[in-house]
Amino acid sequence: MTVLKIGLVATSDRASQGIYRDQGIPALEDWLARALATPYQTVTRLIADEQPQIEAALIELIDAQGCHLVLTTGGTGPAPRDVTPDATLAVADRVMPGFGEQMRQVSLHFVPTALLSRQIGAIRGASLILNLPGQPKSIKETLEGVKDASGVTVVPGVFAAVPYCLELLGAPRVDTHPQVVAAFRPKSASVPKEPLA
Ligand SMILES: Nc1ncnc2c1ncn2[C@@H]1O[C@H](COP(=O)(O)OP(=O)(O)OP(=O)(O)O)[C@@H](O)[C@H]1O
Ligand SMILES: Nc1nc2c(c(=O)[nH]1)N[C@H]1C(S)=C(S)[C@@H](COP(=O)(O)O)O[C@H]1N2
Repeated sequence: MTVLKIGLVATSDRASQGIYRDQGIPALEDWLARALATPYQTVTRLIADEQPQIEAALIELIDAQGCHLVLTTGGTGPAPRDVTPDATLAVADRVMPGFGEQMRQVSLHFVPTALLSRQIGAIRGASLILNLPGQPKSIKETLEGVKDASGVTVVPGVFAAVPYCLELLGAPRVDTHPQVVAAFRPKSASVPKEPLA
């Protein structure tokens, strides 16, 4: 049985030079451990904000390592060295605009500067790439969404749509813990397809 493989990429000049400790990959690992109910493996990369290096990492994770999903963190803003969305676009076959739109929508509930993120979702081959902002707290915020004081989801995070998206791309089935994030699948998705007469 194929196990879901997830690439985790932190792009940070200072963390990659050891000026501060990388918190991006640990935050991604922690969130996935809380959210996913089905088995998965991760492959991690910590790199500088250099477009050729980011492109090479994305290509390697998808084409050589076989990652079904790649989550990046960092480098999505307007500063000259923020180039993660540009690297993602350069290696992508198709853009999935809804992911960027929804992440900015969710993030506006946390920070007014949410609209400064150029984060995108894109497909390379049969793999999904999602850019998350660099602030480690934004990983939970964008993936999980906005909840009220009693834990009820008010604005869904983008991960609610990831399992069905991955399924449409031919990846293994992903189940989530609904108290963290409830994966949504259209009812028609669970109806077995009738063979054509
Ligand atoms: N991998 C990381 N680990 C810990 N904190 C991070 C990381 N990446 C980003 N941050 C924090 O989030 C902020 C915004 O992230 P952004 O990607 O814009 O980084 P930056 O300001 O260009 O700096 P750098 O690339 O040196 O991390 C950073 O200034 C830093 O405080
Ligand atoms: N959920 C969430 N989204 C967020 C933020 C945040 O703290 N939480 N920070 C914003 C800020 S301040 C910036 S500049 C942009 C780009 O951030 P990046 O360059 O760290 O990727 O993301 C925005 N999106």
